[in-house]
Amino acid sequence: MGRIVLDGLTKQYGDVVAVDGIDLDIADGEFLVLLGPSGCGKSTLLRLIAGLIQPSGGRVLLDDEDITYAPPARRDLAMVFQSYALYPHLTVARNIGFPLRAARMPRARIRQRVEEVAALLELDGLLERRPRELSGGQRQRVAVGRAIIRDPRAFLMDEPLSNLDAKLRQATRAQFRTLHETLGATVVYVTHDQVEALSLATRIAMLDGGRLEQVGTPTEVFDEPASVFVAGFLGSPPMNLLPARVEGHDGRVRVVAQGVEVDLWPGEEVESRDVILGIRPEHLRQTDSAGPVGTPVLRGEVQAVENLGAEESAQCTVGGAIVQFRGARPLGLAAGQPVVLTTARDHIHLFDRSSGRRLAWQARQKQPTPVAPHR
Ligand SMILES: Nc1ncnc2c1ncn2[C@@H]1O[C@H](COP(=O)(O)OP(=O)(O)OP(=O)(O)O)[C@@H](O)[C@H]1O
Repeated sequence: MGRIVLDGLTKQYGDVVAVDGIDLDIADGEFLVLLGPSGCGKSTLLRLIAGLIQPSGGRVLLDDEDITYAPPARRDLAMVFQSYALYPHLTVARNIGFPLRAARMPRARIRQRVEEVAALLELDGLLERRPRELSGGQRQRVAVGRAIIRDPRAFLMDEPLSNLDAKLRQATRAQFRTLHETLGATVVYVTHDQVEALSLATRIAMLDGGRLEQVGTPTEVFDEPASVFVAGFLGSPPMNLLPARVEGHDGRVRVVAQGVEVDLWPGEEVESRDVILGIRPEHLRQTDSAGPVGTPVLRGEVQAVENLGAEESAQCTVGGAIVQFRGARPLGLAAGQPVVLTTARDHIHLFDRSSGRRLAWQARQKQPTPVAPHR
């Protein structure tokens, strides 16, 4: 078992609230990724769970046992660091077997466990080498092996791939995924890399300023971002976010801004409100006409076109805002050219301008209403 419950967990450093009243229930076997920009509190939160620092308030429960003030060694959690933290003078076998030697397990049994773990991580041929004789990826696997061999209730990983080059990152990511499926263990994983988060997580917890912005599956967080912050963090390039207004006139409720007209539904009965209109760059396409009633339209001018290999990305101005538009190469656009863009109504996101929170509108077809925040 390895269920971890965080209850109002808080960590303050003087005036800085690094972790601000986090409530989170991490189920046994979950791969939970803590995602957010630098300084949002990810590492502090992980270190609180590990017991490397003590909270200013709140509790940490492991399988219903309060471990808030238990020393790290008593928590039955294994931590994997970005820096690997291997013993340079010990062989791979002795590095992996270290926790079992510390626990005074019989030598033959340690050897057997080391061999099992090494086979799982494809390190079998490297057991007599020292860390300096290994590649970065192999060193990281040794660090993971040393964590696995303890058979802990959960793994805590702090940016474990960030010292690897892009190709190795991708390969190691795939190995981590397989490993999680094989072991079925709980993993809490810190990263600021959205690709890692989207590809590895069973759930993503998005942090901003020490608070949880959204917790959900990768699909939920990407397809229905709970706030402007989440929408602007995920995606490459991230979601276009344009200041606009919801208004009803001429028998239609629309989202309008300079150069923008997006039909929501027939009728005029709506309370006008300031919103942020969100559309992902990959959901825009060119059109040469306004199309049938209800087709969203963004009229602008191309500023620059960037070659991305298989695709191109065009930066356009729409009213006073910048809109990124991505599609298969060639887009057939050049700087200075007028452009009309459209999207499917399903791809329209609305956020309240003052709170930044998502507004639900598709399901209700009436007043856009705020989506309840995480807590
Ligand atoms: N020991 C400390 N003393 C004072 N402030 C700290 C300390 N550790 C962290 N902080 C502050 O707490 C906040 C959260 O830091 P934390 O390292 O958890 O962020 P992070 O999301 O892991 O960032 P990064 O991705 O850059 O590692 C930051 O404002 C940081 O400056």
